[in-house]
Amino acid sequence: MLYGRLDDLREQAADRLSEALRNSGGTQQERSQREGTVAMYTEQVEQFGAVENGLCFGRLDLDNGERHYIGRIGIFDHSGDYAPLLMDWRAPAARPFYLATAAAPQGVRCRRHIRTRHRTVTGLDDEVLDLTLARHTGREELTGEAALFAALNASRTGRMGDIVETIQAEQDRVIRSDLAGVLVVQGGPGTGKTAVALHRAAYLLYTHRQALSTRGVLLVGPNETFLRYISQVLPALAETGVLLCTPGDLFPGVTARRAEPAETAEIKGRPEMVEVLAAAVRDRQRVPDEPVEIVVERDTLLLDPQTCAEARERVRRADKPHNLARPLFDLEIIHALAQQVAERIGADPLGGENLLEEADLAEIRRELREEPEVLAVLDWLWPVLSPQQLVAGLYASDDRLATAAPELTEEERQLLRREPWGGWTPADVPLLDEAAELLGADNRDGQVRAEQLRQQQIEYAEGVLDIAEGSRSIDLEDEEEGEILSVTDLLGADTLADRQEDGERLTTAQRAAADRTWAFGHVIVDEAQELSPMAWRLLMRRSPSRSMTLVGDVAQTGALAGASSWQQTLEPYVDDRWRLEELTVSYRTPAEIMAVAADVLAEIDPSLTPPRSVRNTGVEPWDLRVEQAEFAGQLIAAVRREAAQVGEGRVGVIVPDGLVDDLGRAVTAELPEVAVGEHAELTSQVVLLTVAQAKGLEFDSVVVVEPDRIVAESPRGRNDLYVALTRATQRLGVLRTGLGVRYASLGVG
Ligand SMILES: Nc1ncnc2c1ncn2[C@@H]1O[C@H](COP(=O)(O)OP(=O)(O)OP(=O)(O)O)[C@@H](O)[C@H]1O
Repeated sequence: MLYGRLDDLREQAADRLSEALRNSGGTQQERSQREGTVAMYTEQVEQFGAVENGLCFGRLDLDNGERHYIGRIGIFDHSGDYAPLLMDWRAPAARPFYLATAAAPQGVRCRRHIRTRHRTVTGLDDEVLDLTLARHTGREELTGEAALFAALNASRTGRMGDIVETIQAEQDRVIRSDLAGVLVVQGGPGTGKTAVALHRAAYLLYTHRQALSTRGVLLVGPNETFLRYISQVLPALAETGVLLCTPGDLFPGVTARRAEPAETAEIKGRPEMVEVLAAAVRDRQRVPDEPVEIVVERDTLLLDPQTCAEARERVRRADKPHNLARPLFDLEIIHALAQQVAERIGADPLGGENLLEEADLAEIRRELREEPEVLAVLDWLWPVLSPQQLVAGLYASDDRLATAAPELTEEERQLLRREPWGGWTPADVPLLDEAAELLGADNRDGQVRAEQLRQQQIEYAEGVLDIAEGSRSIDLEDEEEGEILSVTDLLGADTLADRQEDGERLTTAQRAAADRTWAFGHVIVDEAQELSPMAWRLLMRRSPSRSMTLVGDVAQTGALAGASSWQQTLEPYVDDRWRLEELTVSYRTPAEIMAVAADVLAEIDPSLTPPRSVRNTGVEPWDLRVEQAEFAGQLIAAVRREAAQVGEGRVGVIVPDGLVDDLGRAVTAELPEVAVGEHAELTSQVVLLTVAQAKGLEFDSVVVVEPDRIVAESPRGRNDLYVALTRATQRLGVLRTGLGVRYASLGVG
């Protein structure tokens, strides 16, 4: 019955989408309305497709005899009195499904978890919320224990799934926390921070649709691999209006993927870079050492350093961004040059007042303003700059670096030194953003942006056409070929993109992605501990309302410029007006593995406590020491063993940065199916990656290679090892050469 309704709804939305796409012409307003309709039905068709699996997963039997079915979306009975057939998990009335316990049943008599495969029910778990009947398991704080353990013990697929069926009470509190203000979610590895952040996005969009649909939600994750890992969670939650970005994507027009030493990134992340950039801008506002000669119509005018210095001083006092102040500087210099011309041609031979009138002077100024020589000098004295020109120009010159960053040591300046080609790094992005603030709007990149927008429109249009095509009724596909024209026969992506050339008709996420000054309705940051002070400045600009959810773990900070305290990080922006929620239970990491990680955590900071594991697997981690000469062979053997152990599941091999190329080559020579490299496909059965790439991910089995080297590679190496050791859901192994650091729980030392 529910799936019947879902089919009806999907068919209806697809028909309306096709109809809207077939129409063309009309007034600007009609076209605009039509594009709005297309966007709405596109989203609906996507949503109805995304909730197909596990549409209904729960039932609440209430004390008053009512019965509610809980599912991924809300569905009403259109044939009768619009009675609710399925309640959206985000609706307030669905909340007892996640919170009710035998001790506090909230009017619930029985909670049922329903497992389905495709459209068939494959299992039911009933929990009777009655203290006298309840089994005492010692884990009474868990809701839907059987369903939860089934989810946790399932093989990993390389893509994160949603947890709507088994959200736990402490997670539910975070997901449904108020929209306003800054919420920090601190939790150890595997406590569900990422899952909670994504479900919170879905919840907020559902609950505050009006407020958020126009401003959008920004979700920042640590890298592209991670974004791919989580990419299916939101569509499966029937929410598509969230912009997913890495910190390297936050400056429109730039995709920062270049690598650089951690020490360089650390310098770029320091708050002192604000002053360095401001000084770099001032450095581009020149005063010549000698008078500058300007030849205008065979006449030579002289611009002396003092005139330039005074003009610069007056313009600086106006306190405008550099590019916006340029017209003021032009006025000053042109005025001075016009005075010179006037003195020459308007001087009274009898020594009286200048013979030129104000109108003559105005004409002289107008002519000077069009003189190429004058323009060239103005461009040299006060050049209009793009953020890219300013930052690249700074890195490319020892002199500019020395002038702008006298507080840095020579060695630190050399770390910043770089030729102006080869692309941007993620740590450059906040500097570009800061530069854009200091410089003010420069529309010369408008063309680039227009082209990017058009590209996005084409991609969007292709998506719409795919959806329209994919949702064509089966009956239609059975008709004889050629007899029925589909929307895609009538309309190409190019034409559809042309129809929405006006920015008004882009989706909120697309418009936000192209606009540096966009103010998001809510900003969510995952692995927030990794962001530098400069990156926080950028994000705070994107969130003037300070409605934010920041999830992370200060014990896992790998970046040298990253956070070690939330208070310190947030103080400059919200003082102490932020709220903290802590997640304390690790759903990913079994107790046997957490014991190993706990030793490393104690070395990071003895006052930190690891999260409590929700389960044991009975499988102890292994620790193998081998000779250097046989290392690669032993690693390959270990990978084979682990792959056989996990069957359908996934194996992650986490290696030190310095070994990733060599070991990647050695392993793939024997096992070509192993995925390696920056864009390693996570759905492969075995993936070999560095700690930075593994951040936020998980595998059924993990082999950590040369832990001592991981520790030695960075001042935050212990944090990195902690991250590496906590990626496994079932099995952990450590392979090393030396004796090195020993951990009691590995049975060594
Ligand atoms: N309530 C839940 N029901 C089922 N699975 C859950 C639940 N909470 C968390 N998980 C699972 O536990 C695993 C860890 O979750 P997640 O990646 O969100 O943790 P995390 O806190 O972000 O970890 P890390 O800090 O290590 O990146 C995921 O597979 C997630 O689906």
